Amino acid sequence: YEEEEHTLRELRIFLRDMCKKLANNRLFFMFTKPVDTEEVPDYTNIIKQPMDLETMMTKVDFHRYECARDFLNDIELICQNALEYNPASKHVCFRTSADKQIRHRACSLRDYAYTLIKSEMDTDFEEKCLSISTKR
Ligand SMILES: Cc1noc(C)c1-c1cc(NS(=O)(=O)c2ccccc2)cc(C(=O)O)c1
Repeated sequence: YEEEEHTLRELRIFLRDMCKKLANNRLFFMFTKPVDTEEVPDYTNIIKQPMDLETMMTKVDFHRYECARDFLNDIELICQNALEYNPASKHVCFRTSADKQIRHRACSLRDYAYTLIKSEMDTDFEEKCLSISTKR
């Protein structure tokens, strides 16, 4: 059991480092905080499960992630929300403006997070986390 706690502690240290790396990349600035409903009043009408990197950092501290897959699911949520709220289908004038840029950045965030985790995490470490996660 002590061994499991040690593994989850290592995972939290790793995921905090991932959060920091993503949040420090100025490309992803608009994903670092919850979307401000003052700035974007209709946001919560469209997006039912908001997510951002600061919230993810808090979730790490609250032991809400037991494996990298759960962490990547929230990255995926940030990306899907941005694509959903800023769709390509909006009136033609938005196609070339901030909407297009945020869609590109959302996709870069997802690809960058997957690549970073794949390159920095041992597969057997993730398997250990998954086995703990499924047992609990
Ligand atoms: C994210 C997001 N999803 O839909 C939209 C639309 C955005 C989004 C929201 C904001 N303004 S904000 O006050 O909610 C904010 C500022 C700084 C960090 C996080 C949020 C700015 C931008 C932008 O492109 O600069 C984009």
